[in-house]
Amino acid sequence: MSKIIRIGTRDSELALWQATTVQNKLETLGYDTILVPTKSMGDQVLDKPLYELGVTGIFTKTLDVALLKGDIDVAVHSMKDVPTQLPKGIVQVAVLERAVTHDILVHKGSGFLEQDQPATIATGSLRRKAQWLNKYPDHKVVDLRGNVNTRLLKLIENNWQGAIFAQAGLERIKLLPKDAIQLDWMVPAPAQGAMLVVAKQEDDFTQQALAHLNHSETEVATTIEREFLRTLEGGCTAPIGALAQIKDKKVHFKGVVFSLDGKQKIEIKKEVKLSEAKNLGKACAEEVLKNGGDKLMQEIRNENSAVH
Ligand SMILES: NCc1[nH]cc(CCC(=O)O)c1CC(=O)O
Repeated sequence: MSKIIRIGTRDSELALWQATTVQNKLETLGYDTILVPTKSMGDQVLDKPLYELGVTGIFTKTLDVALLKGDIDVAVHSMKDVPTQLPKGIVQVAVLERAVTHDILVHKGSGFLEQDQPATIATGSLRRKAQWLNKYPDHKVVDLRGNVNTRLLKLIENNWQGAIFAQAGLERIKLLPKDAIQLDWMVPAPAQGAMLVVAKQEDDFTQQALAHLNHSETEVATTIEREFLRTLEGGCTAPIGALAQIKDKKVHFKGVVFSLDGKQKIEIKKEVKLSEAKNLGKACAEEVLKNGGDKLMQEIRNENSAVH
């Protein structure tokens, strides 16, 4: 094993934790590795909401370029940040075993939830905003950008009641407050809590090395969720959630699309045998499109392009 595997990653604390996890697993298998941290465009432009930047893959593009130029051998990503269509020449080589999938509310006292008082909640995610407003129509949702550490700091500095995070991210960097509230009613982003490793298509050595890290149940579940997203989205960012859970050789799937204001919601739930789950994501998305999702996605596209 003469080749050193160069592991590309963003330089946020969460990204570094994830890349180090991949590095440790490879080292345990006997591979030589080195970490190559890089700043992504998504980390540099912090003064605009993500969806206003008008491009998908803002967190992954810098690493894609480094990969294709030959500066790194693999890139480690939070899988939910990776566009469903990988760039030409880049392939998925491992999905690591998933952590907890759900979102949580970090707050400064949760009394406002029970008393149904007006409140301001921060999130940069269209999916979280729409679901929050669907459940709490009288609340205000404000935009919140930056890596996890930055967002926690902004919550402390601002006069908001709470902010929404993925539990997996806060756990990984050991910043999960004890009193954070699990939002088990909120459908997570497709592939939330999973890490994805990509490499160059022609790099057999690296692909073989990384294949050892793949967790097949997580791969199956995230593939279904991302197929659901890919079939619905048509290249735009929209409030879409999806979760596939595997239990007793069955896949339990839940997918949902909301209008941007959270008022409309089209949901699908399905349970199929694992052996029959191959096209589940696509089939569920097609059913959603038929049940009014088509019109809803068109409305979202129009509203998004009005912002740009
Ligand atoms: N969009 C940022 C992002 N990408 C992955 C995670 C956390 C880890 C994960 O969900 O896999 C986060 C932070 C968050 O959503 O709070």
